[in-house]
Amino acid sequence: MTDLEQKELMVQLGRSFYERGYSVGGAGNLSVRLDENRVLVTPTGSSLGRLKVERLSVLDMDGNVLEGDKPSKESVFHLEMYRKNPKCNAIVHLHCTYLTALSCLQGLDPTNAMKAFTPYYVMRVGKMQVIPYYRPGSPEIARELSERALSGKAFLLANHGVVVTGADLLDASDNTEELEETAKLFFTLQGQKIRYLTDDEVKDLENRGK
Ligand SMILES: O=C(O)[C@@H](O)C(=O)COP(=O)(O)O
Ligand SMILES: [Zn+2]
Repeated sequence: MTDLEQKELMVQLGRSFYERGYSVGGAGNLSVRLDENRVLVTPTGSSLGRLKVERLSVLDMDGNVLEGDKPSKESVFHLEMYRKNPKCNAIVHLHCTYLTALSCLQGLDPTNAMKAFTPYYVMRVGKMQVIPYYRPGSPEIARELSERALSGKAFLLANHGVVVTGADLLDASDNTEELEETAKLFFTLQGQKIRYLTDDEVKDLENRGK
């Protein structure tokens, strides 16, 4: 894809997230690798519903701004994940309602915030590790995500939101939507006896891949 096509896709996905209630106000940020030296990221403070192609930020891998407005304050963790994992080509960070509600619960399993009860959760993301709470934009979030960048596709930031990676922007968006839907089911099922997938059922799905 050309830079312009990536920018247009980012604007379109941001608007779609916003219109469907996945993001509100200025919360959340998106990024995609343009090539091995450059990353496209949403500007800080911008509403995902009102992104403009010409204002999107282009950064080099050291965080220098090459084009556009001042980048997201979370661009430090985005860049860190790209540096660490060559297979990560796009990142979605949202404060979507159900995943953020989940991120506020006490006693989450740090290795996997949601035990699997549907196959698609396993097929798309597998597990969702929990990053302890840090102030948004802090270097500690980047450090924690960097340490885990090779060991998962989805990370819950405690009391904050979710970070999801993908092979491209569409893949990262689809992974995020699947996760949010799973979290919605999780809360819908509260008070009911959930039949979780067994370890063998999870392994079978992991072995088959997507
Ligand atoms: O929660 C926050 O403040 C950030 O993580 C966020 O979601 C929006 O920050 P910017 O991308 O700098 O607007
Ligand atoms: Zn945030």
